Amino acid sequence: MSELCNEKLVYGNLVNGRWMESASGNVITVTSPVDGSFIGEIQAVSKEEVDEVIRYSKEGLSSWAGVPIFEKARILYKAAEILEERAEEIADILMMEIAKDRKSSVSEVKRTADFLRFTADAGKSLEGIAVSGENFPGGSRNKISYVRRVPLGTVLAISPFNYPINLSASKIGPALMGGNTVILKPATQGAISALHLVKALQDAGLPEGVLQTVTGKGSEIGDYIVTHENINFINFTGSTEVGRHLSKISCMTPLLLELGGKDAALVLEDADLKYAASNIVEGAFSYSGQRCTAVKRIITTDKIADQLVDMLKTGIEKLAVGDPRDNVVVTPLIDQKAADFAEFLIQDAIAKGAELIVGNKREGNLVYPTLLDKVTVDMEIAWKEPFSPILPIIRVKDMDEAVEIANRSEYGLQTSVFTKDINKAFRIAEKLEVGTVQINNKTERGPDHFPFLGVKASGMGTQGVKYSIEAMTRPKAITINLTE
Ligand SMILES: NC(=O)C1=CN([C@@H]2O[C@H](COP(=O)(O)OP(=O)(O)OC[C@H]3O[C@@H](n4cnc5c(N)ncnc54)[C@H](OP(=O)(O)O)[C@@H]3O)[C@@H](O)[C@H]2O)C=CC1
Ligand SMILES: O=C(O)[C@H](O)COP(=O)(O)O
Repeated sequence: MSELCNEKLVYGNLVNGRWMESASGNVITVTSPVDGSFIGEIQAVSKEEVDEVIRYSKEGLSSWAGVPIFEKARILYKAAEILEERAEEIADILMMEIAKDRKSSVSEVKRTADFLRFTADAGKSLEGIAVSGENFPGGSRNKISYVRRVPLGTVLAISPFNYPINLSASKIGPALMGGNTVILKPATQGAISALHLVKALQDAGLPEGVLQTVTGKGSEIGDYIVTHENINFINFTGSTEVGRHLSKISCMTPLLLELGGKDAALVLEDADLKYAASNIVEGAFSYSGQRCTAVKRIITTDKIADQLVDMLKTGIEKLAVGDPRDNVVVTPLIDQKAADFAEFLIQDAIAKGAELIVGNKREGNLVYPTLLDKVTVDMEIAWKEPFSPILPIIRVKDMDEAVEIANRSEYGLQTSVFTKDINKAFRIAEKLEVGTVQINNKTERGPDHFPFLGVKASGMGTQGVKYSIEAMTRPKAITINLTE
């Protein structure tokens, strides 16, 4: 197989510079969550093939680490250009493979091109430092340490279904600029989109063995790759359940984990309610709520709740729902299981007394945007990550209680605070147990050079261009001792 896929849309894996089918003959058929249509077939690699890929990665390491940084950057700039040229073609695949609406699909590809350029720039500005021994008591100017960052080795990048291009590139780009070789294990649903990203990087001139892929069900080959002795770093984005499992089995291999969330929007009584409502609707329902950073609960007080609910309802009723190829916001969920879970959360809340404002309608795996008011802490939707278009409102007596409920979640990704009083916003922000607090904006990851991290069950370590390069490199000190 010389190219990414053959005429029957059977996709290979990039192995040491060549697109290869698995010798086992095992493939996985990827169908569309939109209409069940055939998207393609991907390889289910065997353990022996995983060993082979890891061996090539190890072999490629010293030559890639030795490539000058400006040359590494040149390849990423070129890949960004290729991605932009192919944006429409790749967006078409994204739309059908993961049911992402057209506008968001195109924007994911273009955002990734920007990400690669910014990463190349950041990599170029990495500099070593020299530290003089004389700064520490008893030290001397004759002792000088030259400290620079060196690669960790082979990075295993594991990406989720919801941003197959961007969340693969956000691992691959910084790992490569840091001098590592990379093996990508994309989510099975989303793998075909991710392989197109890899093809763009290959076409940009990456040497053989520097970036390779392994496709196959995470539940079948995941543990084997993760525990392989020649994997030096694991960069994972996905569910807390899988993340916890990986952190248990990975032994001494360092990990970066970006996991689930239950981001809250705290709306204070002095907030610009119209702005907050429209901003929250966007944050909660874009890509049908299938974003780790989606607004997943509103916490507010009785005094403004009715007014806020009316505005939210108006915004939600305007959302276009349906086929991602049309100009819509809410599209079918990734699979029936996800829709079943959404339905369970809605029914559980209604049965326990939540007030249904809008939604609670389902056609197959298409779940209509749903707003639930008067949600209480005994309901599953108060705590579970729905990963679907459901927005619960929890009413509290004051902001102390709001902060307490926000912090009671097992997750700690982001929280929004809507208020016109910056002093109050700051004081509340200081109390929130999350990686990032957004003041007067929905929770969101971008722009992609900001630090992005979750605390508690939301993750471990920090992403974001410069932070990701740092996470996937380590300092190496060479100490010179002058004798005269
Ligand atoms: N904090 C953050 O930055 C983000 C977090 N997320 C979170 O991701 C979740 C949704 O993504 P989803 O794809 O469903 O997540 P999953 O955890 O189901 O899967 C993520 C990746 O892990 C793989 N995987 C599964 N089991 C193993 C294993 N034993 N060893 C190695 N890899 C494995 C999957 O492969 P396969 O597909 O083959 O099963 C996939 O590539 C949500 O919880 C969301 O909040 C999403 C985006 C951003
Ligand atoms: O997986 C996700 O949810 C993404 O990290 C979200 O990115 P965004 O908040 O910038 O859209």
